[in-house]
Amino acid sequence: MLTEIAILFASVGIVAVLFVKYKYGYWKRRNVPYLEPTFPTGNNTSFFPKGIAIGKISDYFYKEFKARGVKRGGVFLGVDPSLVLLDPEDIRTVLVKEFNSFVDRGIYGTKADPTTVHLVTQNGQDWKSARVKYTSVFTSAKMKIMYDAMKKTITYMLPLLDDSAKRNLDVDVLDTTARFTTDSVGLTIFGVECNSFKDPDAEFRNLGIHLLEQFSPMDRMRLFMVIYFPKLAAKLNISNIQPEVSTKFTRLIKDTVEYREKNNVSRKDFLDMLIQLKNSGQHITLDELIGQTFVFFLAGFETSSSTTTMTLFELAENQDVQDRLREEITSTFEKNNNDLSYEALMGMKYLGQVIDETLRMYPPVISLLRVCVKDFKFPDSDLLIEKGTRIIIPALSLHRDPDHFPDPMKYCPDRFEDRNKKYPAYLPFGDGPRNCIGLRYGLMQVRVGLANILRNYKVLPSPSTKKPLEIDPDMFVLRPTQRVCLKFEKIN
Ligand code: HEM
Repeated sequence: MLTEIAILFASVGIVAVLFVKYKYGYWKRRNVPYLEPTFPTGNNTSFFPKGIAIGKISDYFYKEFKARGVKRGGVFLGVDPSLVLLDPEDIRTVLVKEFNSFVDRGIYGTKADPTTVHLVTQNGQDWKSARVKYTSVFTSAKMKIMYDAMKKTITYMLPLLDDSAKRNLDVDVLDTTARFTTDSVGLTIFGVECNSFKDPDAEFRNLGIHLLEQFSPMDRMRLFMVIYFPKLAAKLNISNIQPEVSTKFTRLIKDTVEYREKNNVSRKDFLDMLIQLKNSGQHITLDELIGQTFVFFLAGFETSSSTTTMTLFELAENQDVQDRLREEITSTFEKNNNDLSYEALMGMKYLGQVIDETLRMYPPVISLLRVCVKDFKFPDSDLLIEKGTRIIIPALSLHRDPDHFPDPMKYCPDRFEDRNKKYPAYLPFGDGPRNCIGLRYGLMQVRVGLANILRNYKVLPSPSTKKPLEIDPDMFVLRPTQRVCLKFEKIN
């Protein structure tokens, strides 16, 4: 009996090894330059990633293939093949021209947890219908409606900056700006005062911290499964969101929707627009509302706080840029009787250039992803990209490639002086029909934050922040490995 069991195990082992070997031969069989993988992570160096997609590892892929002088290269995530694109023309083909062959993003979601099913993770027709529905929530007219609430939340931040300036204390900028964006998202999306500055235990801020920074060993195991064995994870209904986060968020949304519907409460926020969509005959279930508001919450606070933080960091290092920007901000406030309208805020040209330059050096979404949904061939190649192949577009690497942006580590907003010029290798919001739906909202939030901070404070480096900043290799969004601390000096 023991011998039979041993033979069984050995046979299963041999079949598994042969299967993995066969899978890892995929790019070699197709004569595509590739990086040698190792089981079980393939070419990913991060065994337990902190998030739902790949991040800085795509920069390593880019540099390896660039050094070999090729424009497409094969890698493996787990045992599944992915094609890395380096050429902006190829990238445009995938994102824009031949979008119908690359509709999906291939990021995991499971109906077992509604917080994981939303625009970022939806596929095919589900994504198309959702995208049409939710586009109406992000128009300029809707942004104007939310602008006043956003302006109000920035004032919550100023007492903390005043106090730190008075006592010459370091400000942890990422945490501080995340409190602002959490308050702003809370009020504009859910109509909730989050009190992230007044209350150190504010529920929404804690949810944000938990979501991006706190992973138990069990959470890491789940993420491991989802990233490297997504099909098995889906069969087992494994969620990639920490269970405490999804339970709390689901309860918050359910309670708010029920309260509003019961008491006929209407506010000028996203949730209200979504409830109106739901009641206007559009088919929106409560689970769908939970998923979409969850992604608006996550994307709404993290990307904008990261962009504001990295801008302040660079402005502290580049005082000439900071002075020039402050001149524009101060004169715009003066021309508008110290109360900026939405148009005046969005009309500041140099502020736009500064944000564009930050998004070039520090794009919050490090790599873009697509999945081939129909067999495809690039016009200049016989290589058949098979349905199911994942496409990796290393945005951070393109933004820092001297062939596309000379002297790439120099912070130089003048690169974006000509506002009509197109930059094929510049992808901070992605491109094509599946680009960032929240672009206007995100830019408005970053502009509100920077205009109000720089009008009131001079920002200076702090000796406690080590330079250059390193990017956390395990995160799927751009996060420095250390806290970004700066000094703030009050301007009278
Ligand atoms: C500075 C701020 C932001 C940046 C840099 C940013 C960047 C991005 C990028 C690079 C993508 C992927 C695009 C692609 O694959 O082609 C994306 C997608 C997305 N973003 Fe943003 N984002 C920002 C703010 C926001 C905000 C504020 C929201 C919502 C309130 C949001 C919601 C989304 C959603 C839902 C998607 C998925 C769209 C789809 O697949 O249809 N983003 N974002």
